[in-house]
Amino acid sequence: MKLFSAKQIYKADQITTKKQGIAGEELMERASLQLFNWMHLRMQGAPVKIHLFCGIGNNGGDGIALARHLLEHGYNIAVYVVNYSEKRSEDFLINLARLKERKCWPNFMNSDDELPVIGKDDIIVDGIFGIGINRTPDAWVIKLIQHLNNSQAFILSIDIPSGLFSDQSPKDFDAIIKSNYVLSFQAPKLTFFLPESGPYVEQWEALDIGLDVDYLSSTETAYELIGKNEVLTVYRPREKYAHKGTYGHVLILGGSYGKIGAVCLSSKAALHAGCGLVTAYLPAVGYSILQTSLPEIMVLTDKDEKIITDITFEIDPTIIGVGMGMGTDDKTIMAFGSFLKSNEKPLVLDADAINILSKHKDLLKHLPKDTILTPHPKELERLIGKWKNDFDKLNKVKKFSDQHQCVVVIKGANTIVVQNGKGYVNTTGNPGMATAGSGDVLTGIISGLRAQGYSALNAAVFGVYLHGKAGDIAVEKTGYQSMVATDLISNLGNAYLDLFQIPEQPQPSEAEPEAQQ
Ligand SMILES: NC(=O)C1=CN([C@@H]2O[C@H](COP(=O)(O)OP(=O)(O)OC[C@H]3O[C@@H](n4cnc5c(N)ncnc54)[C@H](OP(=O)(O)O)[C@@H]3O)[C@@H](O)[C@H]2O)[C@@H](O)CC1
Ligand SMILES: [K+]
Repeated sequence: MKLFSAKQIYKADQITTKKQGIAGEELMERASLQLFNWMHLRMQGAPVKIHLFCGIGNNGGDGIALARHLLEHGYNIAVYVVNYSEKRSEDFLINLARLKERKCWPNFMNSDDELPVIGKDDIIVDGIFGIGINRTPDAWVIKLIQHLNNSQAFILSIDIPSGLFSDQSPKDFDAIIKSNYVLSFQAPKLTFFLPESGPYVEQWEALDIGLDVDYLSSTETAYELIGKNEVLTVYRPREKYAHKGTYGHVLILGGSYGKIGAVCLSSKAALHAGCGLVTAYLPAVGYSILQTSLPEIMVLTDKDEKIITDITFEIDPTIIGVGMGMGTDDKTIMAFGSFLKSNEKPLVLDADAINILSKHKDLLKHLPKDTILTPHPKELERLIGKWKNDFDKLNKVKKFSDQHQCVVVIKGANTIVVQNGKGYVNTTGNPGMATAGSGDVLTGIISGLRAQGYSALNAAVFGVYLHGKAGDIAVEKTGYQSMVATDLISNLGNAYLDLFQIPEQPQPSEAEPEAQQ
């Protein structure tokens, strides 16, 4: 799913009204009917108090129009106009007049001395600011926002939690609505998926308001949201007459004394991701461990007992995954450096391979094109330097990936894969996956996919998706706390099977009323 910028949404808005020959307020009417239908379907006329806080722009206009629909269906509403500016939008004013015609008089709020009482079982509709916010709100508006956040009432945000900027980081985190549910027009916003702003969106749903399909489908976005539909388009089915050579040979290179487990996890994950053969290359101490615990995997050892000191081998792998548990001993750094200078195979680099590159930036020029790097936040910081905020981080990563022609996997709650100036935001995964070895499993999966012929970008995007999905399936049995990295590998098969399970469609019952346009 494309993640449009605010600028692109405004453009879509313009093109839609022009092509469909409708006025802006008609689009607002569509939007507010979608909001109303969503609420009405769930509330079925329940007499819960609904407080609608509406700004003076189009986000507020949506809220005012929604208030009219709720009023006409007998809901118990209170409407507040958060009067932070005299520059009211035209469509806001049209809808305000329509509400007044129905004898509903909003409370106009101009300062914080009139904060309304809100019960914890009430519902708040947040239509204060939408994607048009462009500066930090006034102090009294921030106080109101905090008052709403502290109310314990359920907060439903229109389009975006008020105070969040769709394409940049907020400056004042006290000035953001902490939303329980966001109904976002046409598509969610990138900011919903970033570590700083994501916590303000507990759940979201996109509402189709009929923006021009040609514009939406032909417009390139800087970010895309990756779910099942997107990965199904890259999935490569198995061929009947294939043999294990068809699916490639992964070499997993890493490990050190006490960290042989990292290589075990990556190697096993690569095999479960579907590659034909896996060889592990590790210090001699790991030989028996690997051979005993993973009989399917071949083993090559360094001449050193405890660390990697020399990376030379006679096999011909399809792809090499390097760095898990490898350490950064001087001898290992030397070995990795000379390996990079002579290597021509595609690479997936993780952990200490990234740490070594961060300390020896001169080695970056030896990375083959389309190398995949999978740093966690600290490794990323060592590689690209500190960032000011999430958007700054994304820009820095894009620059790094362009400069070194590589794919960067920014690991996090919503892992983002970056290549060629574009970001792919993953939607699977859960907090149970923040556990030892989870990253080693990811590197193994991506390596296993790359070996099977997936492009670097597709291997990274699909690998991240499968890894998260395996975690989502595993958590049903383990719970968050007890999930361990091997649970991810055990559920990789289920993650593949899930790709072809058709989700149950909700059956609309006859009792479900829908407002008509
Ligand atoms: N195509 C779609 O998707 C559709 C979108 N629709 C809806 O429109 C919403 C966007 O509406 P919007 O452009 O009117 O902006 P909104 O967020 O209401 O802000 C209002 C104004 O406030 C101002 N302002 C900014 N920051 C400020 C601050 N800190 N303190 C004080 N003032 C501040 C700023 O004006 P300025 O003062 O800068 O001139 C701004 O213009 C969108 O989120 C969705 O809900 C639907 O109606 C249907 C179709
Ligand atoms: K809002």
